[in-house]
Amino acid sequence: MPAKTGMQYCERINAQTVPCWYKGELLNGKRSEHIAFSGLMKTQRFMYDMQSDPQLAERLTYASPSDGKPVGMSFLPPTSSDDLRKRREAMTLWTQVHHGFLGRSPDYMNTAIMAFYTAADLLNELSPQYAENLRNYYAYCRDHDITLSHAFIQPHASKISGQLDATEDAIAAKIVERTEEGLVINGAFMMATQAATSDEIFVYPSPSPAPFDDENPFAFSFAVPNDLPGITLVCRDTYAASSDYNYPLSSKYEEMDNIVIFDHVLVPHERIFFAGDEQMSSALFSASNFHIHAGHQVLCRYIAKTEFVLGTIQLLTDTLDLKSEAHVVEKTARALAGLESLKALAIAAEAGAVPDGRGYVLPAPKPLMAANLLYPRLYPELIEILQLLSSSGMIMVPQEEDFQSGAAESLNIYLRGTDLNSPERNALFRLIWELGAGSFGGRQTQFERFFFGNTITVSNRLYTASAQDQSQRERVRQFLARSAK
Ligand SMILES: Cc1cc2nc3c(=O)[nH]c(=O)nc-3n(C[C@H](O)[C@H](O)[C@H](O)COP(=O)(O)OP(=O)(O)OC[C@H]3O[C@@H](n4cnc5c(N)ncnc54)[C@H](O)[C@@H]3O)c2cc1C
Repeated sequence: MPAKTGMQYCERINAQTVPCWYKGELLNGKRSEHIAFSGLMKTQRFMYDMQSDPQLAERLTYASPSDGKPVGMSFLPPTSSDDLRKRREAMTLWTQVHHGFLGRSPDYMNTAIMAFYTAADLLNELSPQYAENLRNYYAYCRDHDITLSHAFIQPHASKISGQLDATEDAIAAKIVERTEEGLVINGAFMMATQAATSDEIFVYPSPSPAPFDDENPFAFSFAVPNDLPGITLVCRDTYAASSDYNYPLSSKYEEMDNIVIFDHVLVPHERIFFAGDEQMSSALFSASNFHIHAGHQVLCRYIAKTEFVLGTIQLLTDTLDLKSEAHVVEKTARALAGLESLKALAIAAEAGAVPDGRGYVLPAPKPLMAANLLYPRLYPELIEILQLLSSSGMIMVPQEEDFQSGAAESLNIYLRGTDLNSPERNALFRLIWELGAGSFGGRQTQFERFFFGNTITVSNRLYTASAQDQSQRERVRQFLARSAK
């Protein structure tokens, strides 16, 4: 099957049988009709349909090496700078639909599984079967346009229990049995965004050390369909609502996060990429260049999101007639500088592309790592600009219904903007409220702060990548040597 349509995407998710808890009840019925998922699924349905739009198909798909049928461009393993450009253009087309608010837009995980595929050879060290499994799984995802979520992070209590508790009830997910059919996994994962709106889940925990075992039961990676027996999802409260006017963002882009519980789940051998080897866990992660390939997709998203928030700041200052205020100029320029920096980093990443040593091409790592370090600070700063400029306006935001009520006449007089009528100005302020004060916006800020790891982890990537570089030290050494003469 080639790149799927929006209808096929919805049909597959609606057919799932995985138990999924929401507000104390097990969901039944079509997920595409449930308020917690319907807006997002409609958005992704549109995105998948773009793949077969004659105007866009050439930019969003390429011919599968298995049968020549069109498959999603974000599955393409780049072997040239031109491939990186094609990937960026396709990913950017999808960002024009979600404006960077989908952290798990399907191209993110398409890119992730592509990245791991590029390093599949490494698994031969443990078993050629593992390498074959990973290659086959990548081809399966590409040729069936599988929508994936991922679970890397374990519940916080597992950080202690994983190290101390060798028994089966350790909180960190672990291998509890090896059978002829596969591995039995027990435990939970803290967070899988969009698990309930994906076909399958890719699991790759950062393993707790297991100093007393020959084989580390916490070290493994696999991918399984969501509705394998023993898997259960638990949702948080939804931030979505149906009214597009009242909730312009969450009505379209609310990505549900799930706790994923594995209760003695039998993972078939052919879906296991490695097991038991702690060193392979970090070696494959690093050889795959996951953070770099994914970072390329993420930077496209950062740019789209910054453009959207900047546009919101500009419309706000227009309608408040604040354009020439000195503090507005300073704040807007800060947002503009942020956007230009991100765009420059994207150009630098592609211009500085390097071979990965395995026959593929990698965007230059350091500009992408720099973007990952800058954005967790830049995004909250952009949101703070909106909060500071909109002040009480972002709080006093009547709903659509009020403009059809007896209060409409007054609202039409008193809520006018400089260049917008009252319902238009109120729509803008409701958008600002969702970004800066609502629960949807709160999650977005937290997402940007943490999704690629905490600040220390993210800093460490750039620091380590630069550790061997002596050029700046050498410049200062030469300067000091000349000064001493
Ligand atoms: C909205 C959202 C969606 C997410 N979606 C997914 C998903 O789909 N799949 C997935 O696998 N994960 C997901 N995550 C998890 C994300 O990857 C983690 O939040 C991130 O890796 C940080 O891990 P943590 O939450 O365990 O926090 P920690 O890393 O434990 O950080 C918590 C605090 O401890 C501090 N800290 C941590 N280590 C150190 C140290 N060595 N020294 C000093 N201080 C330290 C940090 O600075 C921070 O203040 C999501 C997170 C969010 C917020």
